[in-house]
Amino acid sequence: MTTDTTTKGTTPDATTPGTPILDARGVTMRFGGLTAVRGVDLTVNSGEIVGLIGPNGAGKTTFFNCLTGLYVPTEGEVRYKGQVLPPKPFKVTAAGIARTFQNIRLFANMTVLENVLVGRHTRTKEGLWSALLRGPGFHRAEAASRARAMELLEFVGLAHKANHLSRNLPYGEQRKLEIARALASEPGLLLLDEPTAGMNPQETRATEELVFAIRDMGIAILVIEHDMRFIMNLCDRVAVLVQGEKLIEGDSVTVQRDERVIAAYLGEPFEGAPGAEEAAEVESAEAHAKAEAQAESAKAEAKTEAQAESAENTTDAASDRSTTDAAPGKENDR
Ligand SMILES: Nc1ncnc2c1ncn2[C@@H]1O[C@H](COP(=O)(O)OP(=O)(O)OP(=O)(O)O)[C@@H](O)[C@H]1O
Repeated sequence: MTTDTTTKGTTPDATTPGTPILDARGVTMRFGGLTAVRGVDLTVNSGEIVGLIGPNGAGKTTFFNCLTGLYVPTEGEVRYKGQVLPPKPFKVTAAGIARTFQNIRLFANMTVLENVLVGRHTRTKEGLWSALLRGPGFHRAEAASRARAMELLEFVGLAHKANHLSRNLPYGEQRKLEIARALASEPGLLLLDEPTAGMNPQETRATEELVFAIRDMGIAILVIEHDMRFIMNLCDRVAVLVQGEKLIEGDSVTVQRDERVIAAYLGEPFEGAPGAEEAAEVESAEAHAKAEAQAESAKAEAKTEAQAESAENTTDAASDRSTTDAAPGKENDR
C-alpha cells in the first residue's frame, strides 16, 4: 500500500452529496498464509450510510483495521477525500476518520466527560508549552474543548452523566459514549464496528436514530453489524464480505434477494428472518406489560366490587338486624 499522504487532483468538496469520502481499492490483507481480505473495493460517499456484513471471520474487522491505519494492507490503497491515508491510526484520525470498536475501549477510570475530551486531542492546537504554562490560550482552548464535549454528550443523551466514571455506565451507554468520543475528533467519516452488540431491542432502535442523526450532521458512516434488521433499516448500500472477498454490493432489497447471500451468509430465506427474534421480544415485552396492566385494573375493579358488596352486605345485615331488633315479637307472632 502507498503510505505517503499525497493528493491526487483536487480534494472533493465533502459537503456535496455523492462525493466520494472513502475510496478503498483492491485492499488485501494477508497474515502469513491466511488471506483475511482479498482485493476489496469499497466507496462511501458523502451523506451515505454504508453497511458491511458477512459471516463470522469474513474479514470485516480486518478491513476496518486497514482503513484506520491499524494494519497496513498487503496490497491496495485507501483514500480519504482523495488523499492516500497514512499508515498510523492517530494520523488517520487527524485526517478525519474516527471509529468505534467491537469490544468497547473506554478509559474505565476516567469520567464520561474526560473520555470525550481525550477524543478531542487531535483537534486541540495547544502544544506542550502552552499546557505546561497554562496561559490564557490554554485555558481558552480547554474551555472550548469542554463546551464541545458537553455538546456531544448532550447529543448522545449522556450530558447528565458527564461526571460519572465510565466504568459505572450501563453497557448501552458505554457504546453511546464511544460514539461521542469518536465524534469529538470532528470526523468526516465514522466507522462503527458492531455498535449494537449486546444491546436490547430498545437500545438498538435508539442507536438507529442516533446514527441517522450523525449522518444528518454531515458525517458519512460505514457500519459493521450482525443485526440484519438494523443494517437493512439504516443503510443506503450494503456490501457483503464472504471469506475475505466482496460477494455483492447494493441496496438492501438487492442484497436481501441475492441467492448467494442467502446461501453463504444467511443460510435460509431472508424474508421475515431479519430481526424476527428481536421483534418477537419487543412484542412479547409489550404484551406482557399490557397483560400486567389489565390484570392490575381487573384486580382494582374486583377489589372495588368486593368492597361495594361487603358494604351492601353490611347494610343488609344491619337492616336485617335492625328489623329483627325492631320487631322482636314478629317471629313468635307467625
Ligand atoms: N492479527 C491477525 N493475525 C492472524 N489472523 C487474523 C488476525 N486478525 C484476523 N485474523 C483472521 O482473519 C480472518 C478474518 O477475521 P475478522 O476478525 O476480520 O473477521 P470478521 O468478519 O470481523 O469476524 P466477526 O464477525 O466474528 O468479528 C479470521 O480468520 C481471523 O482469524
